[in-house]
Amino acid sequence: MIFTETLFKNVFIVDMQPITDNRGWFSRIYCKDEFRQTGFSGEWVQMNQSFTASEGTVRGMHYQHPPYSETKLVRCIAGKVFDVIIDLRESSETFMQWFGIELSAKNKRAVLIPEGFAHGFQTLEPNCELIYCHNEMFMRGVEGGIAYNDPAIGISWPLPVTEISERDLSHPLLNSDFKGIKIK
Ligand SMILES: Cc1cn([C@H]2C[C@H](O)[C@@H](COP(=O)(O)OP(=O)(O)O[C@H]3O[C@@H](C)C(=O)[C@@H](O)[C@H]3O)O2)c(=O)[nH]c1=O
Repeated sequence: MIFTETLFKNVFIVDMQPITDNRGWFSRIYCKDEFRQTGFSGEWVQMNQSFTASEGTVRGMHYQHPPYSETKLVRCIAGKVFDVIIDLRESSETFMQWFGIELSAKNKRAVLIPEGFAHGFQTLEPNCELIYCHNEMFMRGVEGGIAYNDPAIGISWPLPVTEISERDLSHPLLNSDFKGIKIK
């Protein structure tokens, strides 16, 4: 795998190095030893998969409150999405900045998102599937959310939003009281 650190400290784009033969290809998508170079040495305790039918759908922007902040490894295995993260780490040099990248079944890229980030995506095609690895369990009541259109962040979504959950429409807007997330 090839790890490329983004402008955000500890956020990595992970590219596969598939080994091809007459049958197709084979590739690692996670290796404890290789991932050490990113600084991540945790353990995946949950894997999730989502399917999104319509192009233009937004899911996000989600995080878990401390002490349940989580690292996520996100990969698109069908279709194409614009994947977005927001740096919520208190005292980070890139605090409140966002970053977006196209993930698709075709480019086979993944993003390693450390604790202290909100995550979301918009589908750029119908019938998109994502898989997630998490190093913390999902817990109701510890979920935090940031509005996909919060002017304090100003994410430029590539398409008009066609579908979004009630929950994602109800995230409160950030105000000056928000000082970020303390990570472990
Ligand atoms: C995230 C999650 C949801 N659920 C349940 C709650 C709800 O009934 C149903 C759908 O949940 P949501 O509406 O929160 O699904 P969704 O909006 O797709 O949530 C996901 O969004 C992306 C952007 C992420 O980063 C993920 O970590 C996750 O937060 O599944 C679980 O049982 N376990 C989980 O880990």
